[in-house]
Formats: sequence, structure tokens, C-alpha cells
Amino acid sequence: MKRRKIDLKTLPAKAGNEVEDRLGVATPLRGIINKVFPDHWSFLLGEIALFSFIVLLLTGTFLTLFFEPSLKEVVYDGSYAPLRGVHMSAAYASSLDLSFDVRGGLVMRQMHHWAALVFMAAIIVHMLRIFFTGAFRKPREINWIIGSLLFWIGFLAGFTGYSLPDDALSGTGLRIASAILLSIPLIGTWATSSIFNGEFPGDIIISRFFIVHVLLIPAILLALITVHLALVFKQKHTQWPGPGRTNTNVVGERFFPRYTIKQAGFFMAVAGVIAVLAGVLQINPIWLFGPYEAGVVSAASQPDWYVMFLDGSTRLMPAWQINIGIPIGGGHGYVIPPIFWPTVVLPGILTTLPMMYPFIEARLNRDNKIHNLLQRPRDVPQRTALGVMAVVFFLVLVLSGGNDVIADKFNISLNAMTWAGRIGLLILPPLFYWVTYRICLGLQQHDREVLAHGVETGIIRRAPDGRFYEVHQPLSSDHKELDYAGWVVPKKMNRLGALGPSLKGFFRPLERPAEAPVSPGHPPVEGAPERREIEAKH
Ligand code: HEM
Ligand code: HEM
Repeated sequence: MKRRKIDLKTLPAKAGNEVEDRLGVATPLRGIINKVFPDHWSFLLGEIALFSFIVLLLTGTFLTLFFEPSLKEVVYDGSYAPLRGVHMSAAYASSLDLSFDVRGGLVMRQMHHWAALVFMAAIIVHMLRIFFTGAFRKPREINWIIGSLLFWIGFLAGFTGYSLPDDALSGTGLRIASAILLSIPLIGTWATSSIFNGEFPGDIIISRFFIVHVLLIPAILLALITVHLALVFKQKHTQWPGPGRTNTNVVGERFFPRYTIKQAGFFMAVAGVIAVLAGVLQINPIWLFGPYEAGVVSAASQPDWYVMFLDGSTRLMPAWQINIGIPIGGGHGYVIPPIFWPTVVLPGILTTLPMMYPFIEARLNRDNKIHNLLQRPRDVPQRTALGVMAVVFFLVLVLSGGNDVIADKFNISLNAMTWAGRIGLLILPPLFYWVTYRICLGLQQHDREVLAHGVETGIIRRAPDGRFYEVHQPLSSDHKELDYAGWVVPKKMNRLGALGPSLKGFFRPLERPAEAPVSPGHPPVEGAPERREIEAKH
């Protein structure tokens, strides 16, 4: 029989036609392939979050094959000799097996844990990039809100994850979670006994957390991340101002092939870094902690870093028991335990305030415009200072979450550490606000100087009259307009720096210097139409 020769040159086109005849996807696909994405290193932060999430899904699936989510008591007889013969939960025993007896199990556990740490770090730094560059402004407020939800769901993913192995550290975390739940007025007791199926620790919490951790949370994260990225697609990415870039266009690389290939490489790099971390740096060595028993709490129990700020707020909270005077359930009045404020009320505030921020800022600025161009942090000093203030607040809490370890290592009294944390929490954020604000103004001043006199060249010349002077190179017209002149610092932003008369003393009345940079001519266009996509020249 004569074999038909396959023409490799026309094969892809033919195959494409066959698919198109059946599915009719060419037009929408062309739209996606031709999409243009602007480029900047800071736009990679969201991608690091995305790629470490993919690593979490892959490694988590592997772990699920071997992990046994059960509090049934067993006697360990695996290959880790020091714990042989010890009574423990099946969950802990299977985590030990994963670490010592499943081939590749330990590196998978460590990759999963490192990926979780990288994921949360990437989310936070990505969020800071969005905040400091004003990428949350109209029309991207919805994505900012979805992002805030992603942070808290990621937080819960981490917490439920490191609770699963049922070692002494994860049990300590669960004990704190039950105390937090119990502290909620009116519904606390009911909520705790519903979740733990009776009193702490109960016998069901690990199987419940397992379903939440491997099914519910990943599904919600996946759905929200899909919407998040669909919005980035739909609204088109913001871009830094530059030659040819305006509020109504977007200049960058086509989705296919350059952008896609770059992203594939970047995914490999992120996965590779996580694998190297997992291969060389030990994380969560549960065999050293031992099985959880309700009566055991080891010293220096630290949660993962992204949970430490709540541990810190709990440690700094004064032991104020507030009696609200209403004798609910008999007795002498209902007492709200101190843990309620730093672990329920504070996270509540930390969730709602940032979510509302884009609307608060827009309102204070009376700004209803569409913004597709990013801002340099120095050009909006109040916002930048507010962001730094929030970061410092967070860092003081994180450090206070490890105050026992710091006290132990540096031989400081733990009480002194607690007081340092309390005072630091009140004093440092406003101080950093002020310092940041001044730095921003200084940088603006420097910009004005460069704008007026050009760049310093370091070349010293002598004039015929004997005078020495430095040669300044004037700016090109592009730079004059785009890089140095900055934006008008919106006058109304000053209101943020003086939230009320009571805060005025803290923040000082912040007057914009009269000669502040003037808008270089990118007036945001009201209700901007579809942005034109332009491929960057290479
Ligand atoms: C699971 C967590 C997250 C993932 C996987 C993720 C992923 C991404 C990616 C890949 C982008 C486009 C590239 C970039 O600008 O970096 C992006 C943009 C964006 N993200 Fe996220 N993100 C996450 C969390 C957050 C959080 C916590 C916030 C803020 C609270 C946020 C707000 C935004 C906004 C406003 C944009 C549009 C930025 C622009 O057009 O300049 N995201 N996100
Ligand atoms: C954003 C998503 C996720 C985060 C932040 C996260 C985080 C964590 C963390 C920190 C641990 C403790 C690891 C250790 O013992 O050192 C853990 C354990 C675990 N995770 Fe995840 N995880 C995520 C998604 C997933 C997914 C999608 C699955 C399954 C499909 C999964 C399955 C597991 C299992 C079975 C364990 C227990 C394994 C063990 O340590 O013995 N995780 N997770």
C-alpha cells in the first residue's frame, strides 16, 4: 500500500483549520494572543504569587496521597527511632512517614511549606507595589478588594496547613485559635464547640481542617485568582509613564510569543528557587517537636511569619478584662477577655480599612477619573508615608510575636520586650510617617533641582575669572517631561495628612511647597475609552 506523505510545513495550518471548523475559537484566541502587556520588574511580584500558588497545588496534591487526616491514636513504628513506640495521632504518624519513609516525601513537605512562605511574602510585597504606585485607583478598586480577600484566604490556607501534622507546635496554634473563638461575645462558646465538635481539642478538628485545606480553600483561591487575572486582562495592566505611553494607550509585549515564553521561564525560576530552598534549608522539623498533647506547650513556639503579627498583637495587649455589666447567663456581668481585641477586632479593622482605602482616597481627592498611569511614591507623599506607617505597625507586631526568642537570645527581660513593643507600636508608625514624608519632599526637591539645572556630571571646570564650577548636563526633552517633572501633588491629599484636628499635631500641617512640580501633561482622561494597544519596539 502506498503511504501518503505528510507535509510538515502545512500540517499546523491544516490542524488549525480542523479545530477552527469544530470550535470556532480563532477570533477570541487571536484577541488573547495579541494582547499587549507592559513590562516592569515590579509587575513580576503578582506572578511570583501566582507561580508559588501553582507549586502549592502540585506539592499539596502529592502530600494528600500519603497524609492521613485522622486523630485516631496509633503507636509509631516508622524509621525515626527516637519516637518509636510513642502513642500519637495517625495524622502525626503519617506526617513522620512522609518525612522519613515516603520517597521524596520530605522534600515535597519542605517545598510545600517553603512555597507557602514565598506565596504569602509575594502577596504582601505585590500589595505594597499596588499601594505605593496607586494601581488600586479607579478602575481597579474591585481587584484591590479581591486581592485583600486573597490575602486573608492565603492566611487561612497557611494556618489550616500547618495545623494538619498535629505536632506539638501545630496543636499550640490550634489551642490559641480555640481561645480566640471562645473570646467572641455571645457566639464564642457555640462557635468553638461547633468547630471542634465539643471541647478542645476534640477528635475531629484535623479531618475538618483537611477538607478545608485541600478542597475548600484551594477552590476559593482558584476562583478568586481567576477573576483577579481576568480583570487584569479586561482592564489592561497599568503602565509607568514614558515616551509614547499615555493614559489611553498601553505599550508592551504581545501575550504570545514573547510574554508567554518569558512567563514560562519565570515559572521555572520560581519553582527552582522554592526547590532549592526546600532542598537545603530545613523547615518545620515536626519530629523534633513531638506529638501534640493538650497539656504541652514548648517554649519559643512561633507560627509561620505571616501569622506572627497576630501573635505579637496578643502579646502586647494589656490584660484588660472588660465587664460590660450585662449578666448574660447569670453571674455578675459579661466579661470580654483581652484576647478578643487583638485577634478579632484588630484583624477586622485590618481587613475593612485597607479595602475601603481606594474609596477614601478618591473621596478626599474628589477624584473620579480613570487612572492607567502609575505614580511614583515620592509624588504622593501622604499616601507613601501612610503606607510606610502601616508597614512599620506590622513589623513591630511581627517582632513582638517573637519577643520571647529575642529576650532569650539577647538576655533581655521579657517584660521589657513587651513594653518596648507597646511603646514602639504607638511611637514608631507616626515617626516613620513624618520621616517618609520628609524624604518624599526631599526627593521632589531634588527632581526640581535636576529639572532646573540638569544632572551633575562630576566635571569641575575653572572659569577665566578663577571661579570653579561643576558642569551640569541639561535633560533631554523626554526626561524633562516624564521622569523628573512628576505629577501635581494633589492639594486635597494634604487632608489625609491631617485626618482631624486631634491628629494634626502628630502629622504636622503638611503644606506643599509653592514651587512643587507641575503636571507634565498626562491629564487623566475622564471615563477613558478602550486603551489602544501598542507593541513595544525592540
Ligand atoms: C493570591 C494572591 C495574588 C495573586 C496570585 C495575584 C496575581 C496578580 C497578577 C499576576 C497581576 C498582574 C501582574 C502584576 O501587576 O503584578 C496582578 C495585578 C493586580 N493585583 Fe494581584 N495578586 C494577588 C493578590 C493581590 C493582593 C493582595 C492585592 C491587593 C490588595 C492585589 C491587587 C492587584 C491589582 C490592583 C492589580 C492590577 C495592577 C495593575 O494593573 O497595575 N493582588 N495580580
Ligand atoms: C495557598 C495554598 C496553600 C497553602 C498556603 C498551604 C500551606 C501549607 C502548610 C504551611 C502546610 C504545613 C506543611 C508542613 O508540615 O511543614 C501544609 C500542609 C499540607 N498541605 Fe497545604 N497549602 C496550600 C494548598 C494545599 C493544597 C492545594 C493541597 C492539596 C491539594 C494541600 C495539602 C496539604 C497537606 C496534605 C498537608 C499536610 C502534609 C504534612 O505536612 O504532613 N495544601 N500546607
